[in-house]
Amino acid sequence: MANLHTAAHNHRIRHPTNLPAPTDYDTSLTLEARKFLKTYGLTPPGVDTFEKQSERCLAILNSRKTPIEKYQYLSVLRNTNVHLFYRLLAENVKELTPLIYTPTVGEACQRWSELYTQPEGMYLSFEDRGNLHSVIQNWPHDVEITVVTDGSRILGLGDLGINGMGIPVGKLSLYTACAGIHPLKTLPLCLDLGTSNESFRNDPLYLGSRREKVTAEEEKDFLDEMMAALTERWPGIVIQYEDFKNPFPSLERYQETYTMFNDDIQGTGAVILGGFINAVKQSGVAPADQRAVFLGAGSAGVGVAKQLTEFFMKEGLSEDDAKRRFWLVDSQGLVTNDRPGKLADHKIYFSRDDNKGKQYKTLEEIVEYVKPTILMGLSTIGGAFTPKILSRMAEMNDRPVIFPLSNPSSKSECTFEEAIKYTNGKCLFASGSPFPTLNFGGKDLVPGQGNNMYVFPGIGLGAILSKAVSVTQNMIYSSAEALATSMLPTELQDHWLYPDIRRIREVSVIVTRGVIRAAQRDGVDRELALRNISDEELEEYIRQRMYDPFTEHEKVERELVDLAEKVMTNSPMSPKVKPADALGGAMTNGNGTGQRRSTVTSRPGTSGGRK
Ligand SMILES: NC(=O)C1=CN([C@@H]2O[C@H](COP(=O)(O)OP(=O)(O)OC[C@H]3O[C@@H](n4cnc5c(N)ncnc54)[C@H](O)[C@@H]3O)[C@@H](O)[C@H]2O)C=CC1
Ligand SMILES: CC(=O)C(=O)O
Ligand SMILES: [Mg+2]
Repeated sequence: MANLHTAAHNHRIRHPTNLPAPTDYDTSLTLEARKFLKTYGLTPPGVDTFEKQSERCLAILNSRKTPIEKYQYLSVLRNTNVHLFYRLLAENVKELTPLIYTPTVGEACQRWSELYTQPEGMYLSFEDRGNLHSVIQNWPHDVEITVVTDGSRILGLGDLGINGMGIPVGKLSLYTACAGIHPLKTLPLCLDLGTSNESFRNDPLYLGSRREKVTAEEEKDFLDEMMAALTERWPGIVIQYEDFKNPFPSLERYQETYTMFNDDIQGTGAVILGGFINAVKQSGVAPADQRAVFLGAGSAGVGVAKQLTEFFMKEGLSEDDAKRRFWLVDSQGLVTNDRPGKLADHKIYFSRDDNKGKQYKTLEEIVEYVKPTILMGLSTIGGAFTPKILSRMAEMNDRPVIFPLSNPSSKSECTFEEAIKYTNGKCLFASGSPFPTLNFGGKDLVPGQGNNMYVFPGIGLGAILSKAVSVTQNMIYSSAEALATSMLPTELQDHWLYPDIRRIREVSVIVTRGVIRAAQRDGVDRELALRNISDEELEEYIRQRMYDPFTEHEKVERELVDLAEKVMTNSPMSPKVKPADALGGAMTNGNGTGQRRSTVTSRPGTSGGRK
C-alpha cells in the first residue's frame, strides 16, 4: 500500500515535505479519491466539475477590485492548484494575460517585497558565490528551462533588485500556458547582485541585500559560475536572460557555449520582425525606401534594429544600405559618430555620420530631419510620441508604422487611441502592452501586441525538443518568419499584424517547428530523429510533447483508477468492486451522469492543425 501510495504521486505536484501535494486538495476529486489520498475531510464535502471551479474562480477574480489584487489571487491559485490555474488561463488567455504579465506584473515587481507571501522561485545571492552549485541543489525538481534576471532593468521601471522576481515567474507562466512546458520543469531565477535603487536599499521591507550593485567584472565572474552550475545540475537546460540593464556582454560570452538566449535583444527583435514583415506588406513601401526612427537605443532598440537589418538584407539590400535605414535616438538625442563623449559599444553599429555636424536632440526635430516611415518606441518614456509627432507621421505617410513598445502601459510612447486619433486611423500599430479594441469610423479596430511573448515560448521549446547545443541567430530569425506565417487569412484581411492571442498555443507550435528546423540546418540539434519527419509530423510531435492542464488532470484521475484496481485486486475485503465504483466515478464528470469530461477537446486554441 505504501508503494502504491508513493506511485500515486508520480504525476502530481509533490510537496517537498511529503505532505499531500497541493493538487491533492482539488475540489473536483471524488470522495473515494480523497480517502485514498488521505485528504478526505480536509476539503469541503461537495465535488466540483471544472466548469463549477472555473465559475467560482472567475467570480472571485471579478470581485477583486484592482489588477494587483487579481494578480495576487491568481498567484495563490497557481501555487495551490496549478492545473486549475492553467486550465483557467487556457480558456481566458486574452483576459488573464494582462493580469499575470505586463502591465500588472510591473506593479507586482515594484511591490514584491511589500506583498511577499510565498516562495515562487530561486534566489541566488552574490554572497553565495563559490557555493552556487550547492545552493542550486536545493531546487527540488528537474528543470528544462530557466528565466533569469538580476532585476536591474525591469520593464521600463528601472532597477528593482530582487523585486524583479515577478518577471521570471510571469515569463515562465507564459512558457507553460503558451508552449506547454510542464510547470514543474521551469525555474524562475532571480540574482541578488545588489541594487542601484536607493529607496529599496533603505526600505525596511525590502527582501534583498542592501549592497550597491556589484561591478561588471564581479557580475561576469558570478554569471560564469552560475552558468556552469546550472548546466552541471541539468545538462541541456535552456537559459533565458531577461531584463538585465546591460545584457550585451553576457550574450556575447555565453551564446555559443551554452543553450541560452537573451529575450530582450533577440526575442524582441524576432517578435517585432514578425509583425513588421506583415506591416511592410500592408504599407506597400519597399525596403529601400523605409526610414526607421527608433526612440531608445538600448538592448531592445538595438536588438530590433539588427533583426530588421537582416530582413532588409534578405530582401536584397547590401548590409550598408540596410543599416542606413535606421536612425537611433537615445536620451542624448540622435546617435551620431561625432557626438561628444564615448558611444556605448552596442550603439556604434547604427551610429550616423550624415548629420553634417548638427546634433539633433528632440524627437520632433529628428522626425523632421529623417521623415520616417517607421516610428519605434523602446525608450521607457511614456507619451513620447506626442500628438504633433503622430500627426506629422500621418502627413508624411499613407500607412505610417507606429510601434510604441515600451512596457508597462504607463511607459508606452503613446496609447492606441492616441495613435488612431492623431493619424486619422492610418497607422499600422503594435504596442508592447495590451490596449483595448477601439471603435473608429464605425469599425472596431484591434491593436496588435508586439510583445516577445509571441516568440520566446517557441524559441525555448524548440531548443528543448531539438536538444540544441546553442541557440543560433538562424533559430531566432526563423521564429520571426514562422510567426509571420502563422497568421490566418481572416487576420490578414482585417489588417492585423499579429495573430489573435487566443491562438497562442497553436502559434507557438508553428514557431517551435521553425526554430527546430533552423537548429537542424545549423547542425546544433542533438535529437536527430526529428530530422527525418515531415513538417506535419513534427508539428504533431510538438503538440504531443506539450503539457496540457486538461489532460494532466485526467492523467491524475486515470492513475487513481489504476491504483484502485490494484488495491481491489490485492484486497481480500472487496474483490468484487469495480475500480470506477471504488472511486465513486473519478473518471466521470463528477455530476453523477457517468459521462467523461469533454474539456480536453473543446477548449480554445489547442485544436490540431492550423485553421
Ligand atoms: N515589447 C516588447 O516585447 C519589449 C519591450 N521592451 C521595453 O523596451 C523598453 C526599453 O528596454 P531596453 O532596451 O532593454 O532598456 P535599455 O535601458 O537598454 O534602453 C533604454 C533606451 O532608452 C533611451 N532613453 C531613455 N530616456 C530617453 C529619452 N528621454 N529620450 C530618448 N531615449 C531615451 C536610453 O538612452 C536607452 O538607449 C522597456 O520599457 C522595456 O519594457 C523591452 C523588451 C521587449
Ligand atoms: C516584454 C519584455 O521583455 C520587457 O518589456 O522587458
Ligand atoms: Mg524583458
